[in-house]
Amino acid sequence: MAGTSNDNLRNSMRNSGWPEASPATERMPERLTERSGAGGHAAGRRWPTHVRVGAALAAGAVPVALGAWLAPWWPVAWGAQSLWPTLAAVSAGVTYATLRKTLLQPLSAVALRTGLLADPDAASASQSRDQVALLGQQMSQAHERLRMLEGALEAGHSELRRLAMADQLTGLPNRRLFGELFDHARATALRQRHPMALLYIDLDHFKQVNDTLGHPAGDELLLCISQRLRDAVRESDLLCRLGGDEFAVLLTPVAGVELLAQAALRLIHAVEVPVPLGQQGASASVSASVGIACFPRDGDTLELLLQRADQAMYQAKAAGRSRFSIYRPNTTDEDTSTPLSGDMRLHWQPVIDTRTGQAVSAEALMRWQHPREGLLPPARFLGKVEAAGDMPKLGRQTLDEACAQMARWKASHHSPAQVSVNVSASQLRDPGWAQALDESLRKHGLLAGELAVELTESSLMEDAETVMPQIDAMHTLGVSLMVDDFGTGPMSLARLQQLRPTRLKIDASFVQRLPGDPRALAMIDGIVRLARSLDIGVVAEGVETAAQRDALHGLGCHHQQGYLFGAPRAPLDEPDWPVGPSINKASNRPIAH
Ligand SMILES: Nc1nc2c(ncn2[C@@H]2O[C@H](COP(=O)(O)OP(=O)(O)OP(=O)(O)O)[C@@H](O)[C@H]2O)c(=O)[nH]1
Repeated sequence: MAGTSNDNLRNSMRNSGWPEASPATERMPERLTERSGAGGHAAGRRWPTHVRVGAALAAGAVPVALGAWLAPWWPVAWGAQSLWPTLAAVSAGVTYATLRKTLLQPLSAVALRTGLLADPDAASASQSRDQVALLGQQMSQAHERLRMLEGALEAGHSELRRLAMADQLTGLPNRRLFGELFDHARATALRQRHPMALLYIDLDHFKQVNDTLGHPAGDELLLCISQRLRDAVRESDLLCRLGGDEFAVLLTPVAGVELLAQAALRLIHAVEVPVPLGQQGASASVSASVGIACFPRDGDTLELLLQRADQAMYQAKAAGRSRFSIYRPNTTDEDTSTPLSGDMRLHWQPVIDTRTGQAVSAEALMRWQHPREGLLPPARFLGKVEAAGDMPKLGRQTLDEACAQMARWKASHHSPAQVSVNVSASQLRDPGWAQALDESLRKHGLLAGELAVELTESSLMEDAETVMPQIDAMHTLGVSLMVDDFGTGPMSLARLQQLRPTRLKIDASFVQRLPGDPRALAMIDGIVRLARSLDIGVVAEGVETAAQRDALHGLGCHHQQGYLFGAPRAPLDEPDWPVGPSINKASNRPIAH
């Protein structure tokens, strides 16, 4: 009988969903039922087992639990016997109060409830047991419901958190989550000592999409572009929508500026593919401008990096959009140094004939070794030189150094067929410019055909009365004329004919869209055909991938320049690019003297 009561109690505890009993609680009912022998017959009446168990718990658990609770104190108490009664009394009081609240009251409630259920006059013992089991089941169900409610609450909570952290339209992390993710990435970058790059992406003229096709179409386009951006970055990179038509990518880690440029171009190309909209076969195209700031060089916090990448993005927009720009700190106003008082040097970048793999010419690019900021490209200092009116002087200095380098290469039999120098509109305003050209060629013993001058479309369109006589003088000397950044300026075909350039340099912004953009392909195809019909050579600049090279080659543009073939670099006595036949020979044009 005692065994059955114990089993019932254990079963109902188990059924109730309470934790499996510990050895101590397992033992407790046995002790309790032993003691319940007298108590169970109180008032000459034998109570049902569960009532006796409840009462026994109330009566008998106290000394047992008290003994267990006080066990650790015995040695201390024996050591100070005079304190023992006080200690025991206090301990007993505390223990009883605790047990009463946590164990006895709930158990008494169960006992009372089971007692009521098991009316001894009406129900048999087995009915009582069934009712106890039912009560246990109900408690278990209530417990299960509570657990489900807790689960639902937790799920709701995390959904709320996700919604607060995600962009509603695209599901991408929003700026807030991006901030948290950035903190983790930053900690890893510092620990592993690797740099990161933040790319700020802003769609170009996105407002027009909303204005012409409607806001829902704009949303559809944003959603599609967000997916493309996600596909264009690695798993380890972080992408977020900053808001509106602005996104940010954190590239981590970044292995060099070339890979950084490739990543930026991949994102730009991903945006440019036309987006199908709606059911009617309509589509829309947008481009993106990207600004880049690097961690830790340009900033240590997300705010600073975003601010600087944003600045760079505006530079990309100002330079014609659909391109990327890397943040460069501005020189401070107090900085009074100029390139003429500093160290000016030339770096060289080859133009390759893709049919032979050999360099046919090399372009001289100015670099200024700034006393504090290191080696700076022309965009960082030419404005200052122009403002100071020093451009003619710097131009002559550059021209002379380019001719000197070509002479050195010729002497060591490692020269390309031609070198080119960039000339600005203000240099053309220098009345002594054509004479300076002639003097440099003579001084270094060069043939006129070994030198080319690169002028942008916009410089050539300035003030025809000043420009044309200089160009004519140059032609008379036999120096080649190249039109730089062709396709981006205002030059008319009439002016093109008048200028009689030797070559057109197709602007990098067209090349960067290859091979995926059919409009860029069509544009380059048109330029190549036009140039060929006018007997003008063509060079593509900004070639960075093999796919771009092959697409250009397929269009008949074989002279190419870009990081794929070599970055601008300081001159070597024996350049490591393979030197081939004369560019004029390759394009079947005689060298003029
Ligand atoms: N469809 C849609 N449009 C949005 C959303 N959020 C912002 N815009 C619009 O996006 C446009 C962003 O325009 P801007 O970046 O200022 O200008 P833009 O036309 O892209 O011009 P540039 O950035 O100078 O090239 C604004 O017209 C906003 O109203 C959006 O969630 N959905």
